[in-house]
Amino acid sequence: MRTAMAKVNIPSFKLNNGLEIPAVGYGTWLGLDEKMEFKIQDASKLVEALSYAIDIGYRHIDTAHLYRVEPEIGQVVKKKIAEGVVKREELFITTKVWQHYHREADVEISVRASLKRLDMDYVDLVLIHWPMSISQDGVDEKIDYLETYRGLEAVLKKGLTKAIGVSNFNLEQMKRLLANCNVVPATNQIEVNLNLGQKELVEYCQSKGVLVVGFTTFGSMVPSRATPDSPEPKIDNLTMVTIAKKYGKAVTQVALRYLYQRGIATIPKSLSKNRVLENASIFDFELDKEDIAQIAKFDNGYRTDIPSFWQDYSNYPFEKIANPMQGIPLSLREWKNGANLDID
Ligand SMILES: NC(=O)C1=CN([C@@H]2O[C@H](COP(=O)(O)OP(=O)(O)OC[C@H]3O[C@@H](n4cnc5c(N)ncnc54)[C@H](OP(=O)(O)O)[C@@H]3O)[C@@H](O)[C@H]2O)C=CC1
Ligand SMILES: O=C1CO[C@H](CO)[C@@H](O)[C@@H]1O
Repeated sequence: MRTAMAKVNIPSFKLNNGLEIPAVGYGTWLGLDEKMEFKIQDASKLVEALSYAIDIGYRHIDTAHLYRVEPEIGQVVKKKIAEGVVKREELFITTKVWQHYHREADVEISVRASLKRLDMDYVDLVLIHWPMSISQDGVDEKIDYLETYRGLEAVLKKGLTKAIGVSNFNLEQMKRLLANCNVVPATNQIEVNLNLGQKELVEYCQSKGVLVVGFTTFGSMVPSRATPDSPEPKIDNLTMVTIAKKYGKAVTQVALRYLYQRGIATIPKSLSKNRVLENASIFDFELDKEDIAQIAKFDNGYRTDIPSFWQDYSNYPFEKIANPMQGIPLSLREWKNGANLDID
């Protein structure tokens, strides 16, 4: 007898243009290997895990030119549509414009190239990946992100995407953008997790109708990211384990649920089917006030994803650190040089 496939029912948040975005989506950054090369060898695992994610009910796929997996995503989506599992209009596809394509006219070139790789007529959301603009050979191009955003507004007008937004913008950058744009960004995609609560930025975005989408939402909690120096909570943290047990959930599910209750959409990445299922199974319990207060105490401003090798570039959004290479995992140290991206 065949066992029925698990299904998850993922609710949505409403964007400021009326579109709905699932509260949990599927992240597709595969990371870098020890040689600082993109882990493209994992693309077949991604195909399998993403196919499963769509089968069980994921509808938001978060990707980027940078991730080099748009062709694989396009293939999976095409197959799932052909199998009758999903219709294109039921999916929400996000991609991002990389730093080499920040001139107004280059934005459309970048988006059209993403569409070609994805084999789609439109995406649902395009983001400026980072506020800095950097040439292929690593030069700080100093292009104002307001120019890049005008490029996105043009792309929206042409129907290549249904919504536009930004990523990794800090509070001042959001304020300046909102004071100078014609279309309010639908989202700001930022790192947010139990250590990095981003209270002020999240509240500002939410007060202006900009949905916060959180990335690296497990922070350094998961074994693959934890280092001896990274702060609590790790996955075996007693407070978190006690809270998780109370709801019959995993610590990682509590972390995602906490963000959901803050009105933040998430895009956890996993290549393991069990974890893909687990990460979306967070809508059948509610954290109470006491637990929320306990969890909030872990917010200490610790950032997991610090590309400090860019910290001297114009519009770098985070605080500079004294030794830019300190604390950067080996696999990220040379990432800056490995990030060069051609259009094809
Ligand atoms: N806009 C931006 O600049 C950025 C955007 N992103 C986007 O956000 C997505 C998510 O962020 P990411 O940095 O990948 O980090 P996540 O916080 O999603 O963590 C991913 C890691 O956690 C592991 N993991 C996933 N689920 C579980 C679980 N339930 N229990 C234990 N371990 C788990 C994964 O391993 P395994 O695969 O083995 O399960 C993987 O190593 C990215 O894939 C990307 O789409 C990410 C960074 C920056
Ligand atoms: O999107 C991304 C994927 O992860 C990288 C490293 O953690 C980020 O810096 C990048 O912006």
